[in-house]
Amino acid sequence: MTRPTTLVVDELSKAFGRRVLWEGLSFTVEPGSMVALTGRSGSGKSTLLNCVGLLEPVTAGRIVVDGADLTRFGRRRTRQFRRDALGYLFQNYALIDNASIDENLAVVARGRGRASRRAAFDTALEQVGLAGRGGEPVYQLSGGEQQRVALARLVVKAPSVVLADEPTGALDHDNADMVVASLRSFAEGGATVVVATHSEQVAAACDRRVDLDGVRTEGLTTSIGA
Ligand SMILES: Nc1ncnc2c1ncn2[C@@H]1O[C@H](COP(=O)(O)OP(=O)(O)OP(=O)(O)O)[C@@H](O)[C@H]1O
Repeated sequence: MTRPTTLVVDELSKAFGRRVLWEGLSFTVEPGSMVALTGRSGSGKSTLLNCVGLLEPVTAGRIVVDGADLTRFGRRRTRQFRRDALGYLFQNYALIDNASIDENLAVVARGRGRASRRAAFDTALEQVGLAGRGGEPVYQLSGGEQQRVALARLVVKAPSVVLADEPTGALDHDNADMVVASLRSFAEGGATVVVATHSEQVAAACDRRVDLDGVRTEGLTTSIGA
């Protein structure tokens, strides 16, 4: 069970130079909730995920996770947050291509005993439809299979904040359903889940939407609860 986690985005603004993506964006994601970030291409969905994942600085505002403002974290707390709390499903999967599936899962399973690791890997691979394939090198897998390895890695990590960037992009309908079900099971375990997506299937499966189109000085305030 993941520690129940609340995410608050408070009056957040982001600009690249003079180009303002959004201003005064505020919303709260309660533990157990799944939120879809929607909006046209270029509206800043990936950028918002990158801000929450501490890969991109914000221009103004706060991002508060369980009472701590991430935007004020120094290097040590940033590293800890990424290592202990954050699960990020990137569009490019961020796998080690020339390593096996199991070796990729091992990256997030440091400190666990061999038997406990194996059990966790087997459960995760079963969940994503890759049972028994842990020894295969990642570079031999299809795009959709690689996406499912990235998901299995999150299942092993069991993060309390899950960020997913277009997580069903390379998948057929059944596998997209599997990804949505996995994201839902993170939420049911107490995590907050934020998914950037163009997919109506994915957005409809979330509890709420935050639409980034037209979030400007007039702001947007919404509360997203379980
Ligand atoms: N490091 C950067 N420097 C300057 N501009 C950037 C940078 N990163 C992103 N942008 C710009 O910010 C805008 C938002 O990009 P972002 O990828 O967040 O949009 P998105 O809503 O996720 O788009 P898509 O739906 O196409 O994936 C784009 O116009 C992009 O070119």
